[in-house]
Amino acid sequence: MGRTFFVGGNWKCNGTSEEIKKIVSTLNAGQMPSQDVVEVVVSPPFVFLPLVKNELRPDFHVAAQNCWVKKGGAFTGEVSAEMLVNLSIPWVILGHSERRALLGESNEFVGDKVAYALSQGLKVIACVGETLEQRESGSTMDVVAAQTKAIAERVKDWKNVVLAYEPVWAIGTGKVATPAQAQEVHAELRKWLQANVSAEVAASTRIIYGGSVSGANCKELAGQTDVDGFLVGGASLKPEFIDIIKSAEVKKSA
Ligand SMILES: O=C(CO)COP(=O)(O)O
Repeated sequence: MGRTFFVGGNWKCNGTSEEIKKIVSTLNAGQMPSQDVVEVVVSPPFVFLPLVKNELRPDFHVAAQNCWVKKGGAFTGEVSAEMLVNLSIPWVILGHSERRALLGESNEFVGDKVAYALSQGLKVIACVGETLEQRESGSTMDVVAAQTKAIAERVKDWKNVVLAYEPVWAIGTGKVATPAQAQEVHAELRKWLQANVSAEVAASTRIIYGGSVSGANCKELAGQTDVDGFLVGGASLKPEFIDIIKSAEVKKSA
């Protein structure tokens, strides 16, 4: 089953409106592979979503970086899935490790968020990944399986889910996972989906890698069988994001 290469740009809590406009115009001018080769989604902070949605080329899509766990209402400071749908924002990133670690989002809470967002018609980039301590103690697979299980227990239809494997030790550190390390976890995650969800979901779900992806390391990572794309942080704010998008060509010619 074909898994279209997926490249997400997570802009995190960065940018002024001037800087955001500049990034968008760089992307708009980029020569990119067609949509059947690569799906591109960029994720600005909430306040810039309308601006980016209006100015970004139509073959690229936008994602929010979070949304509330259930229907909106008296939840000060939150943004609901319904609001994103109302603004025609198609995607949302959920369970990013920065939110898990800094804001205390548990596996269950992330699972609930994924289920609610999907129920409202959003597509979800769901993030999993182990810390350095967990990797060094040999519990990487247990950690990412438990994170994925909390999602799988709440989600029936995986059609609108992209799973992002983002080892915490590789995020913003310049310490990218080796292609072999990424491939190993991606293959294990696919096996987990096969055993615990279905063979069909395992074959069709995109598992993307995030953590210090750059223009320099993307091609080798993209060449791995079970790496179906990237979730890019720092480099997605720079023109090299275009080179990362182009690494989808590696897959096409594989
Ligand atoms: O957290 C990430 C994407 O969600 C990765 O961030 P960096 O690419 O800056 O390491």
